[in-house]
Amino acid sequence: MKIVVFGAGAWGTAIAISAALHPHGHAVTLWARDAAQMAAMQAARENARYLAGVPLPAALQLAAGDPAALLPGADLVILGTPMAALRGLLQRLQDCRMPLAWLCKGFETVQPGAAFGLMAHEVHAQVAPAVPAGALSGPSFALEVARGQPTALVASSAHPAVRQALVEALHSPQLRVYANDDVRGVEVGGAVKNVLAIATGLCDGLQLGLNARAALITRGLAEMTRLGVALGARVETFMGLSGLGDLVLTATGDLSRNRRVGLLLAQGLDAQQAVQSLGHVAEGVYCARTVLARALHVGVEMPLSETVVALLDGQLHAGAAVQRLMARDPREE
Ligand SMILES: NC(=O)c1ccc[n+]([C@@H]2O[C@H](COP(=O)([O-])OP(=O)(O)OC[C@H]3O[C@@H](n4cnc5c(N)ncnc54)[C@H](O)[C@@H]3O)[C@@H](O)[C@H]2O)c1
Ligand SMILES: O=P(O)(O)OC[C@H](O)CO
Repeated sequence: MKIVVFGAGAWGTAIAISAALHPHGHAVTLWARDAAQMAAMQAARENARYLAGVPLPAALQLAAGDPAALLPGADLVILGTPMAALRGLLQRLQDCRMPLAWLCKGFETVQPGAAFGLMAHEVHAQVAPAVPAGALSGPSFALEVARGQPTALVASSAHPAVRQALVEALHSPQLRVYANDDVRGVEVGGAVKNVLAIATGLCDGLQLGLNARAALITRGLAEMTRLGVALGARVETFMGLSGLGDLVLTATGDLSRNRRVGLLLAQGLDAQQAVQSLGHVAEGVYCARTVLARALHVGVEMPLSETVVALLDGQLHAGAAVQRLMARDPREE
């Protein structure tokens, strides 16, 4: 297959490496918006800024410039940029008629005139509905995928051809790719787990213990599922890789940027300082407010996400956030 990956951050680069090393011998091109970054990667054959220490396979092509120029002849297009860049990139690629998948996990911030922020598939329906598209998600730290460590992903789309293209492109002895058609469920899971990982990072940073962390993960899964079902997703999706699987990974794995934000908040940094010290995107910080607004819109209670928003907005300090959660009224599980 001929595969083009747009976005040369950690995850776009890891997926491009994985596809380039695939036993079927795909022809893979990785694109970055920054020509200087691409030139540096070309010279070093490494993405030193986002994925240091992992060599780029010799067969992986690097490109910059007009993204639409890379479309002719492609069999699969993968968008590896953060959520904030999705709308702009889809607009530039709206003539694409081959399968396309985004890797971003989040909700878009509210656009001017809109009542609430959108999920990726809703942005796609607005700006590029003729492009057959979907999401690639699941529990996956870029560094582990780039190193070829075993990982399982979910290829989610309403279009069988998109699911099939992702499986053909990426399923390998190192990477299992499961097909799924509940895009809403997959995208709610991918966005909300980032918000919850901030909460578990905080909990661990404050050394509240393993009981507290297990409680946060379990109650977090319940609130993620409530929101998803209210938005039209299937309950069982939240028990799978893109729900429980990604929540457990991100909430407990120290490679998670969102979890690290929580750890930094526990040290007394504010949200802006925490994000600056990371140097990578932490989608939970950007989408927590949107997730909460969307939940309010459909009448779903999300006390953990609400507490994370109050923390990020500086309305609560770390200790008070814990007290607020413990002070909730008793209820049925
Ligand atoms: N890193 C991971 O382990 C991982 C795993 C699964 C999913 N994701 C998701 O993938 C998405 C990207 O994450 P990442 O880890 O690669 O981020 P990153 O911080 O490593 O890199 C972000 C990349 O996007 C580029 N970018 C930013 N705005 C852009 C724009 N407007 N147009 C084009 N490029 C732009 C940056 O230059 C950079 O190359 C996020 O939504 C993240 O949640 C990441
Ligand atoms: O580093 P994070 O917190 O963005 O998480 C990365 C992936 O989404 C884990 O599946």
